[in-house]
Amino acid sequence: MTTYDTSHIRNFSIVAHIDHGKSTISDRILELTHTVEERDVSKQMLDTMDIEQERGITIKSNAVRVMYAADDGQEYQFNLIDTPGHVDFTYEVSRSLSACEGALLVVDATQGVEAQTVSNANLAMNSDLDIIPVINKIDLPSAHPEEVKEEIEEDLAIPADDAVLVSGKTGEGIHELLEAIVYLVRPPAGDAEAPLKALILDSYFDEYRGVVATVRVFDGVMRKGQQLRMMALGDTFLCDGVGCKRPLETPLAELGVGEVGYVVTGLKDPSLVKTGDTITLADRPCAEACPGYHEAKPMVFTGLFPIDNKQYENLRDALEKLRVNDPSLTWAPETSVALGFGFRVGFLGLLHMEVVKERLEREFDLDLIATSPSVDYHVFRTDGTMVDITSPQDLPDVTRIDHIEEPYLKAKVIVPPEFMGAVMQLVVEHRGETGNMVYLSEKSVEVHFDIPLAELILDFFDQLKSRTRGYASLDYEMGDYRTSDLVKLDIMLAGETVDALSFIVHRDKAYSMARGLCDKLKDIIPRQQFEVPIQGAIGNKIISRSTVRAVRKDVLAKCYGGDISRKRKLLEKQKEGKKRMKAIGSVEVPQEAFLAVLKVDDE
Ligand SMILES: Nc1nc2c(ncn2[C@@H]2O[C@H](COP(=O)(O)OP(=O)(O)OP(=O)(O)O)[C@@H](O)[C@H]2O)c(=O)[nH]1
Repeated sequence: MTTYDTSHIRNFSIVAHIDHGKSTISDRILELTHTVEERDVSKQMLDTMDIEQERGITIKSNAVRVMYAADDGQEYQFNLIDTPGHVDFTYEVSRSLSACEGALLVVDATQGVEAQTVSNANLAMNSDLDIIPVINKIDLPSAHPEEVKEEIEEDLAIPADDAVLVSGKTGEGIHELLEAIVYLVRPPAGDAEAPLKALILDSYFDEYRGVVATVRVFDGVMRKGQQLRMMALGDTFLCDGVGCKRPLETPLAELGVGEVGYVVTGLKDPSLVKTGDTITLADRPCAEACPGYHEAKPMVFTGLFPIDNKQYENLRDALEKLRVNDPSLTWAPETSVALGFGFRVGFLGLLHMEVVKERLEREFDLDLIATSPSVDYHVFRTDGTMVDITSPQDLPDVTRIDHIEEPYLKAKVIVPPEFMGAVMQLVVEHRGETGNMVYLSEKSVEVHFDIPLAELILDFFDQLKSRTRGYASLDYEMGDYRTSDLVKLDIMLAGETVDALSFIVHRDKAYSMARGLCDKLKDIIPRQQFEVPIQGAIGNKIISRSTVRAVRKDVLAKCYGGDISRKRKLLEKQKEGKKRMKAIGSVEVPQEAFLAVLKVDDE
């Protein structure tokens, strides 16, 4: 019987504002501990998804085990959990943190404390973690680590005397950081003799092995051959093996108390494995499940339609597969006259939506059209009943609507005082109501406000960033539902209403939005053989109009010399252009038309 001593285990996350250098520091840690050899550290080992590597952002959390031979002569097991930085993925951060005792809070020495530094530090403090401030990029001439230390103490109320100064680029200070982890992060507690209690942090589907779940063992031990049970969902399965990532999957005899690793469940149905659920022994369950996570609630909904309707079933399969490691994804079938069969999909935010769409297109080889994003409205009908709608097409006829309520957020922005005016103006322009203002220090003030979610998902975030030169940090939670004077704006192309272009807007903004959208669409929709009027309408009333003028599409006429290869090139170019188009009636409409509403400047 093995006795478990957890004193050599350290479980920690690395949290930071976007681009402050988490992934680079993780790579250096892997390198310095010889988890991977230097030549194998392909740029950013932990960002494994294509999109992550291309965009240089971390989307999914990732847990890697590292063995560290410390200066005290002992060998320590570090479980390092990389986390995403963008506000859309906050739920991933809190999920990772619940498996840790410590957090490295990385702050860029040239930028100082920023939006997500604040919110991630708060998440780490709420989870009662040992926090080590890490000031990165000290190799840069513009680094000012002493001021950054002061900011950490003033803005975050975290002591910064022990802050470790590092450069992820040159590797300077990484050794000191590894030592600091040994001394400043406490080892995990837990009862090795108690029945197994393991929290599911994440999972993915493998064709051969079924669902493979990343887990943190809080009590007991997990090994191959055990009969296990999912506590919330109730299903049992035979444990088909355990192991850890280094960073490739490495099988182990067992996962002991305090350890992080993976378990092969053999389950072929992804819906039986839920992130946040607790795994225990089937015949000797633990008394209480781990406190789960609060469910990530989708905030933004959009229609996703295959350009080729034959891909509908493939789209459904792809969504099923993605949900395994992205449990926040929800969907329901949707039909559009213009676009055919598709799904109404719920997302945590716009970046989440973009990432999912891109993954569907790349990993599953689908060509998709996304319609403009919407929120979840409560529509009260004249007969006294209420319906939830997330798609403008489902809005009942106006004569049957008594009133509509929309979701509001309770939001707060932290900015330097000189930007306070700009923030308040932005809030008012987006139908928000400002509330309290609290001075946190001389250099930062917290502005509270309530704002309709629908306004936030359009362009609020980008505008906030540009109007405060990137200094503002935004944080929000769901508030209440409030009655608003909302109308459905329809768009007609060549006299036909295109249902997939409709959206719900506040009456006061309907005219400027309609005008802006008609102008935008005029630029996006290519000239056709005939004239295409574009009209915006509320009910039967036309409120704006523009026209795409006709063109004679004889592109070959330009090739006087009869150069055949040039002709062929032109024809191919035309064909390529067509692939990304959808024929709506007789009009060819490119993909971006359906998201044009995001780009309309309605001021
Ligand atoms: N000069 C310098 N550049 C650094 C250092 N650390 C990271 N960088 C650069 O900063 C940029 C962002 O680094 P990442 O490691 O991708 O940042 P991240 O925090 O993981 O970003 P997300 O995953 O998007 O949240 C990259 O271009 C890095 O090359 C450093 O110590 N010095």
